[in-house]
Amino acid sequence: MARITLRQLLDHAAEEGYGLPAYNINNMEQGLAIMEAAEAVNAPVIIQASRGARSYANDIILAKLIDGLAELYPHIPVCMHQDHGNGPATCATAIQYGFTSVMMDGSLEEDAKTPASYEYNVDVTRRVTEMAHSCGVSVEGELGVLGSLETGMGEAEDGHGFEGKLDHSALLTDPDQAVDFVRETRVDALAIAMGTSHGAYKFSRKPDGAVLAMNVIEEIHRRLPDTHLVMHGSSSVPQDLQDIINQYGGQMPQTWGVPVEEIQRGIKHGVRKINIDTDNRMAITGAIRKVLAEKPGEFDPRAYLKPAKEAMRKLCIERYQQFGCEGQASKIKPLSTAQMAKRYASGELNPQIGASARAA
Ligand SMILES: O=C(CO)COP(=O)(O)O
Ligand SMILES: O=C[C@H](O)COP(=O)(O)O
Ligand SMILES: [Zn+2]
Ligand SMILES: [Zn+2]
Repeated sequence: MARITLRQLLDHAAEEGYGLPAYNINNMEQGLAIMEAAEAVNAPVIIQASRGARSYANDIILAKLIDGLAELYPHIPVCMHQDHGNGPATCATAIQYGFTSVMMDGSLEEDAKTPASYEYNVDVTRRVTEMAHSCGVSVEGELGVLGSLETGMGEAEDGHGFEGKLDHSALLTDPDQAVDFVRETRVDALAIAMGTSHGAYKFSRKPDGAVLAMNVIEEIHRRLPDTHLVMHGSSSVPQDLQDIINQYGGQMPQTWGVPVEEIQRGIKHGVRKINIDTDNRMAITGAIRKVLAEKPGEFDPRAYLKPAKEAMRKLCIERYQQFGCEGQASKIKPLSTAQMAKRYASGELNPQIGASARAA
């Protein structure tokens, strides 16, 4: 079975200059779609589960589903990642269930709503990295709060994120603070805030630099060239998927996501993990709506879940290709978490923060 840690995957992506989409999972069809896509283009896999996904699918079912997927595709390295962990307990139980990577999202307090102080974020994230690294498991931290630079609003949409309004300074990661944060917490990957938000309604027009601050990524990468950066809320919300949903009875107001070319620009500046859930949700929903609209007499779930899986597979393949993952899976020899634990203990994986951070 080819489980792999996030750290090993992202180190490889940095060496080879590509980025990895991290797809959210809630059920078997999504898991199969991701693995079939990865197999088609020989891409390594990051599957992530939110707290909502873990309670929806049940931890035991989810853990065995991932085992099954890894067994079906033994030559595809699979990283199982906790998305938006809200505290040490969430991260610890994820590790118990075999996750090889956890996100400690200390940008918000444990309620996953209240913006946290910097001190709280450093303290809770550091505690999680100490615990996870001793198990050989990777940690993603987050600095800055995700939300819209157009409106200042957070994202009640998917139940994770602040509700209400924040000013720009809270919605943009501070590059100086990023250097301090990585040094203090020793995270393997850093999620940053620069105008993306979760869900479909990110921008009211095609985003420009005023609302999608890619320059923040470039600035952080200049100071932390060895730190793997993570873009959350990075669905592109493709027009054709909006159109299919609306053509078959949906009512999604016109909206814009993160253009793929902006993500590709990010990949040139240290972005190694790109979180995508909404695009897959839309691909699935469009396909299901189409079947049910065209065949109103249909009642076998397989009749709409199969096209749904196929639509998600197609989208996953596209992103693997666009982010440069094609052909990378077979180049990687996964290390076990026990081997990774030894590497952490030896200090060889400590953040490299050098002259560029001080000079910037
Ligand atoms: O960031 C995400 C999960 O952590 C997903 O973002 P999207 O809602 O843009 O797909
Ligand atoms: O965090 C964002 C992902 O889209 C997961 O969403 P969720 O919390 O509704 O499962
Ligand atoms: Zn969320
Ligand atoms: Zn996210």
